[in-house]
Amino acid sequence: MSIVINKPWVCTTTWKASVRLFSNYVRIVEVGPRDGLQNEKTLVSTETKVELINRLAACNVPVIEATSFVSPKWVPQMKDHTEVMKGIARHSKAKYTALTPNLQGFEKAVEAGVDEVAIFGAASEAFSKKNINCSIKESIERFKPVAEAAETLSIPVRGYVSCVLGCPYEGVISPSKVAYVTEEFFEMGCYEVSLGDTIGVGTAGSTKEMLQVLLRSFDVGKLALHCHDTYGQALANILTGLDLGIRTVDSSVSGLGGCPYAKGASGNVATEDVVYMLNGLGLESGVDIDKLVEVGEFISKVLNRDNGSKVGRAVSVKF
Ligand SMILES: CC(C)(COP(=O)([O-])OP(=O)([O-])OC[C@H]1O[C@@H](n2cnc3c(N)ncnc32)[C@H](O)[C@@H]1OP(=O)([O-])[O-])[C@@H](O)C(=O)NCCC(=O)NCCSC(=O)C[C@@](C)(O)CC(=O)[O-]
Repeated sequence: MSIVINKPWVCTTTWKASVRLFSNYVRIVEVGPRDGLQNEKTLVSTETKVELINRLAACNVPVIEATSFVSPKWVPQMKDHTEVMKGIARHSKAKYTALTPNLQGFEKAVEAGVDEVAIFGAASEAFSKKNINCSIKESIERFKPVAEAAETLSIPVRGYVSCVLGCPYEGVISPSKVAYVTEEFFEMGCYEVSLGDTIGVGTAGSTKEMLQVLLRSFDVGKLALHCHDTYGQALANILTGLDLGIRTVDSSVSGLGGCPYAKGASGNVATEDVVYMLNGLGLESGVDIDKLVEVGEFISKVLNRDNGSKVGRAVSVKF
């Protein structure tokens, strides 16, 4: 089978081999409206959130994490979750998801009309305590009823594991801890587990090592990468994952965000930068990069912040 690579100057022999082995399609999970906006110091209006989500859907982004049904005492930025979900003009091809830390959040999310939900744990005990106020084991017990309720309603559940390459409180995290939580999530019925480099400390080397351990036990098609770009390594780490067969990548338009419980962590890798890299590799995401750059400019202006996407900045100066 011959593969058409539209940018031959980036297509190495390794790439040709990996593209042949794995699908040409990479699914983008846009987390900007949730992971991005949960970290904004000033509250973003519901109208802006809804407009951002609608604009992202118009770029053909297949999955949009729209909000989270967490405690407003913990993350007040997401307290308008129901209004956001109900305000969206549903795009027929987009799926709208939300974080649900417990049954209380799950029930509200279902009522608000989410297509799927995500539970979120951590490979680090300290981070688990700071983020969701319980140990890893307790969190798994708390997620089980969410997964059961979701199964009854045929709502897909995604699992997040935070701190897969390092923790702001514990430092280096061993891949076996990541594998433990991942396994629990799959046993609970998660269709996919997203591996979060929450503070962006990972490198291509540590990403490869961690993934190689996980791939001994789990199907690559059920794993996603969620890389923050604090140390500027996110694209390299994603490329490493793609080479190993990862085909779902989380990202955030204009690199919005951070994590309220990981001080100093910068936003996710920018969606524009990921799509640009995928285009250069001849991999398809279906996302309209020109429209996406406009969305990145739009939200950066509204939030009065620098556009965190290098591609976005480079293209915008040409406008
Ligand atoms: C998990 C809890 C709720 C435990 O928080 P808790 O305080 O231990 O919970 P609780 O059960 O004792 O309840 C305390 C109060 O919160 C209320 N409550 C309880 N649950 C809910 C709910 N769902 N919705 C609304 N209210 C809720 C509950 O009703 C009660 O209200 P009160 O009686 O005091 O008036 C809390 O710690 C929490 O909400 N944490 C969320 C933190 C968060 O959102 N972090 C950011 C997202 S994770 C992330 O960004 C990482 C990720 C996913 O992107 C991947 C990566 O980058 O690594």
